[in-house]
Amino acid sequence: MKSIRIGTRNSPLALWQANEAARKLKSLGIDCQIVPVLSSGDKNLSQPLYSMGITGVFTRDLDAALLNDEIDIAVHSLKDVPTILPENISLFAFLERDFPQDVLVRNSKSKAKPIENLKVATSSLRRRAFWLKEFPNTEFTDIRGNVQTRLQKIEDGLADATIFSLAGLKRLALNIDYELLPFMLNAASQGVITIAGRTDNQWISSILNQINHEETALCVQAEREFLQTMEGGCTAPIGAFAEIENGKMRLVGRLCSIDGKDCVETDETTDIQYVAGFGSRLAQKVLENGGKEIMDALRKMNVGS
Ligand SMILES: NCc1[nH]cc(CCC(=O)O)c1CC(=O)O
Repeated sequence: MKSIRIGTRNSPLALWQANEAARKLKSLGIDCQIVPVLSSGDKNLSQPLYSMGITGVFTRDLDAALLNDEIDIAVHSLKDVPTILPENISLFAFLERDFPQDVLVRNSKSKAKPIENLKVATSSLRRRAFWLKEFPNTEFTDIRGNVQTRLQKIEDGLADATIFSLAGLKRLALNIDYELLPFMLNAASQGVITIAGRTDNQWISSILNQINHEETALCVQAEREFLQTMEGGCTAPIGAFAEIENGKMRLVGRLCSIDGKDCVETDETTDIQYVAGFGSRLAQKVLENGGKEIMDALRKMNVGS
């Protein structure tokens, strides 16, 4: 049987995730190889990306490589995958979620500072708004780059602390101190690795089906439904977390204004046989209970979109 070409971005986190997918495939006796994919500037496509319906900044190069038949599958952090996929791209597998949480990492000088006095480096609207809900007087600064770069930047004094996805930290096996933040709510799909393929590729679809984690798939379906119904194409401070226990799914969703002053939250449980539509139903409730005004204000500020 032919070997599966696994496309991935080139960062240490992306490569770890691609290797995790490779380990799963190898355990089925399937041969595979990792193919780091260059950025879109380097590619020769017959059609421009936008005409192929490709949007996500983190995923578009891999979408293009899939459609160009340079790779057979693409491994992504699901959190970075837009809720609307390009034509002929499908998410065929979701790996079991390990850590959905956000965590705080301080630089060595700020270990003893009261949490409400920390200057925090994060460019995430969600992390800023949810943090402000708890600690309204916090000062923030933007930060970009991979995990190692960000750690260096706070150590160099850019800010006292920064916020990471725990899943990302664990995958990189960095031995650093972190604090869980129980007042934060994760982004939809945080901590979940997904594997995409071409929708018309049955060979790949049937293989990936064997490594799909059913419960995780159901949870992220609800979280992404919630996100999609809330946003309608605009980037907003939205969190969503679903979990399954004893045949029931609990979904917690939250929308906040940019300053964290206005938040609408929902928290409901349903039997898993009724999961289809659950996420959008809860999002609809949030919109009807003050969420619509928050979203309108966000759109006026031109956030995201
Ligand atoms: N947008 C960045 C991003 N996308 C996925 C991860 C980590 C893995 C995950 O949370 O699924 C991160 C880093 C972070 O948020 O700290």
